Amino acid sequence: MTAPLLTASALTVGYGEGAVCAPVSFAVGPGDVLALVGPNGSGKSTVLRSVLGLLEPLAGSVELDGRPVDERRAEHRAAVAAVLDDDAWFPALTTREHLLLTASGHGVHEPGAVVDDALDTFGLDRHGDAVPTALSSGQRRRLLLAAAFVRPRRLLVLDEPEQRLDASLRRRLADLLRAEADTGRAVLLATHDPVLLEALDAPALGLGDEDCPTLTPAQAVAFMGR
Ligand SMILES: Nc1ncnc2c1ncn2[C@@H]1O[C@H](COP(=O)(O)OP(=O)(O)OP(=O)(O)O)[C@@H](O)[C@H]1O
Repeated sequence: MTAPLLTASALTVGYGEGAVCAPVSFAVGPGDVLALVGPNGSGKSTVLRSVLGLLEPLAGSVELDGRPVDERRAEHRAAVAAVLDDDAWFPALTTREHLLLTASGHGVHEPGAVVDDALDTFGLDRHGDAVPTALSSGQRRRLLLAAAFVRPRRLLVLDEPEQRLDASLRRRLADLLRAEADTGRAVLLATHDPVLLEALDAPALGLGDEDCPTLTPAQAVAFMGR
């Protein structure tokens, strides 16, 4: 069995005044996709923030390669690509410049070719010279996703990647995430999209107050509809 890349054990998360959901335990290894599902406010983003080392757990642990996560470590930054809820970009850089900066900063060989590929994949090829304020909100979301795909990564963490994407890219998202897993990467995502979940055919963790069950894809879709 392949050693897990990311392991959460009785991970309890919150913002200082008690947990936002029951403790979660899971492991994600190379080739795995795991979805976090649950209603608004059930704790998906909070779990992802703790997994990324951005929020100290209230209890339990989360480890990357067997060591407590620490986003300041170079090994962590080299391994983990994440797209959260926040819109973060440099206002004076074009789409292409953003992606080149990200790829080059992470030491990608021939970043120009990688960036061209990502612009094409995310339907931004006609917007390579636009600054973020000249993009639509969905195009800016595409830019943030593309930035995760132009850098080296062993674990991809996405918070509701379907947000603001049109139907066409939503459909392609499942293929992109499956391809991640097929190339030996791990994917952890939070989602509200049953279509994406079904297309991914991946297990899920249902976040709740009492417990957080591991769900099959079909159970996860039912859980989302509760
Ligand atoms: N910065 C914060 N400080 C205090 N409480 C917060 C903070 N961010 C979120 N919360 C609270 O934590 C709980 C879980 O929020 P979280 O964003 O993790 O939920 P979620 O499952 O991602 O929701 P959604 O589906 O709406 O994105 C909510 O009750 C929310 O009000």
